[in-house]
Amino acid sequence: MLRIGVVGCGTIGRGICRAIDEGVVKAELIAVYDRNACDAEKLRGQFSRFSPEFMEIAKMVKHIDLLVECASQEAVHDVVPLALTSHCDVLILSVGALADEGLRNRIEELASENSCKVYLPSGAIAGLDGLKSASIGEIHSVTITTRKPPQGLAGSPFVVMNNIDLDSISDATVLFEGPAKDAVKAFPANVNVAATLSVAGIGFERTLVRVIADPSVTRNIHEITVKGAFGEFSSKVENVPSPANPKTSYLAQLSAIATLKKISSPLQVGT
Ligand SMILES: NC(=O)C1=CN([C@@H]2O[C@H](COP(=O)(O)OP(=O)(O)OC[C@H]3O[C@@H](n4cnc5c(N)ncnc54)[C@H](O)[C@@H]3O)[C@@H](O)[C@H]2O)C=CC1
Ligand SMILES: O=C([O-])CC(=O)C(=O)O
Repeated sequence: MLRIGVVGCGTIGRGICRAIDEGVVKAELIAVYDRNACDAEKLRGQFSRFSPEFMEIAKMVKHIDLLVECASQEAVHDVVPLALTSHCDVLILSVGALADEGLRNRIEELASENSCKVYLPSGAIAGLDGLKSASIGEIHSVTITTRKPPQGLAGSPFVVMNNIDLDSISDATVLFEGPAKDAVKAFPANVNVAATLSVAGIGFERTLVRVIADPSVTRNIHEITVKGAFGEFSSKVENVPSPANPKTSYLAQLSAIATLKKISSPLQVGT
């Protein structure tokens, strides 16, 4: 059975661990790690089938087949190359880290040299299947508009560096418009989905991102438009935010669980 280690015991990490423990994903939960050891310790006691050990990454990678990163972009730099070098597959949630071309190339090279897979779940968006098919032909444009309640954008480098008072926003306000490579640095905990779109489609320079703070919404809304030789499509997801972390949509967690389910199942459905 697939042996999994989870790095990041926050909103998504907890959901993934629960899904493994409940048998939704046919795998063994071997180890967990969080830089906040208290969060990891609290989580460890919550399972009925598994008793994952709290393990530093260097030890974890010796005991698992697949490392799940659901921590932060910084963690991708620290743990993913190490996991691949140790012949572990990886599933990455903090996909924005891959805007760093050096890191992206290194991850691809290490995965290839060590015969490992790197999985990027769809996250809180719909339409990656269509984009992947369409990108076999010519793509003209990919845009994503992300609309969140202002407090869902709190703490992002863009908001902090520009001294934006989110409480004073009374109408929908476009805070950012630009390429995905800049968007994922400006809003590292909000637009990882734009990074996943970039990897699946036309890259971080050409994928365009608009971030709107909108006090009239209670959901995290992602609208995607893709145009190309195939024609065009749009998708819109109105996501329920996770109660524990309003920046993160519930669908993001479900998407990671669905990817793990696919990995651990003989049946593969969809593009
Ligand atoms: N790909 C996608 O579509 C989506 C990606 N995300 C990203 O997934 C990641 C997890 O999201 P949530 O669970 O909502 O976040 P969270 O903030 O609830 O939990 C993150 C946990 O990771 C830990 N952590 C952070 N950096 C770490 C490091 N360097 N080493 C070890 N532990 C570390 C924190 O202490 C925290 O317990 C975030 O980076 C988030 O931005 C979130 C939503 C959608
Ligand atoms: O969960 C969401 O709505 C999307 C998100 O935070 C991200 O992609 O980083």
